[in-house]
Amino acid sequence: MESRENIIEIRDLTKSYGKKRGVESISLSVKEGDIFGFLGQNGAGKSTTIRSMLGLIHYQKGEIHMLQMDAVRDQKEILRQVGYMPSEVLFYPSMKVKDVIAFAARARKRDCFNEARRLCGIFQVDGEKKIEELSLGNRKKVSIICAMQHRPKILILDEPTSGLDPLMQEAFFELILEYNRQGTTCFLSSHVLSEVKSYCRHAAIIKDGKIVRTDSVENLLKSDVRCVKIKSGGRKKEFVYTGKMEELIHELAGMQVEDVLIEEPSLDEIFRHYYEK
Ligand SMILES: Nc1ncnc2c1ncn2[C@@H]1O[C@H](COP(=O)(O)OP(=O)(O)OP(=O)(O)O)[C@@H](O)[C@H]1O
Repeated sequence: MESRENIIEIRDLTKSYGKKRGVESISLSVKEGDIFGFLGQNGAGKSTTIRSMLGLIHYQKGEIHMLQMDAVRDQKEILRQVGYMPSEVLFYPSMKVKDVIAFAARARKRDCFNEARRLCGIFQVDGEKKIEELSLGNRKKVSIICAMQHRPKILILDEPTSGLDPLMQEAFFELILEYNRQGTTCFLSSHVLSEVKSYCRHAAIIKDGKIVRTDSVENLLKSDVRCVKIKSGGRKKEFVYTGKMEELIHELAGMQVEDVLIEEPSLDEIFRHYYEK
């Protein structure tokens, strides 16, 4: 795995919207075959990074390579080989679902009829319906189908599961794992830490337009951050600790501690820790 090539490589990406911060000096790489989670709160810079990767917005500084191609110069070819699902679903409301899906396939110059039909079955999407007749969750499914039907080399999904019910979320991740087994590299942005923990192998945390941590999900969970829960004077306290263990024990020894629990933090707690710094 580690010897594989970087299929996504971002170096020193800076994008500002006038005076407004977008992202600043972002560097990250994703190896071929990975499932990579991109974690951050609202406004952290996830969509700005993703749109830059696809050459959909102009950035002031940095270099991005996708599939060893330049994101700006080779944008057309990259878009053909990549599946992208934006965070907001924008289709012509009066178009039929099957026409939207066929249009997306034609844009890639591919016949995806069989795969599209299979995906419509899995997601229980009716091709004859018009977009305007669909709920937000069902529009999201159409967007997922458009991104996946041509079995892309890289799947880039911007908050794919928001708005999907739990059964559909499960079906979605089953598909992600299936495509990944067949060689697709997946990059997904999310707020939902449990799904990153369950399905991603590597992850980056973005805060205020900057990457604060990139690692394997395994290492993120194994980090030296500890979650400490104590009961003292009848009151419960809970905090995240990153210092030396002996100092913590020394500190606790001076307190009237009735109960103590020191455990590895969940991904939620690690995320919160970086956000509260
Ligand atoms: N078109 C735009 N014009 C001005 N500012 C923008 C624009 N798009 C994004 N921004 C700003 O850039 C920053 C990063 O936004 P971005 O949409 O990339 O965040 P995000 O992590 O994708 O958030 P969310 O989870 O809410 O989608 C925010 O401060 C946002 O207000």
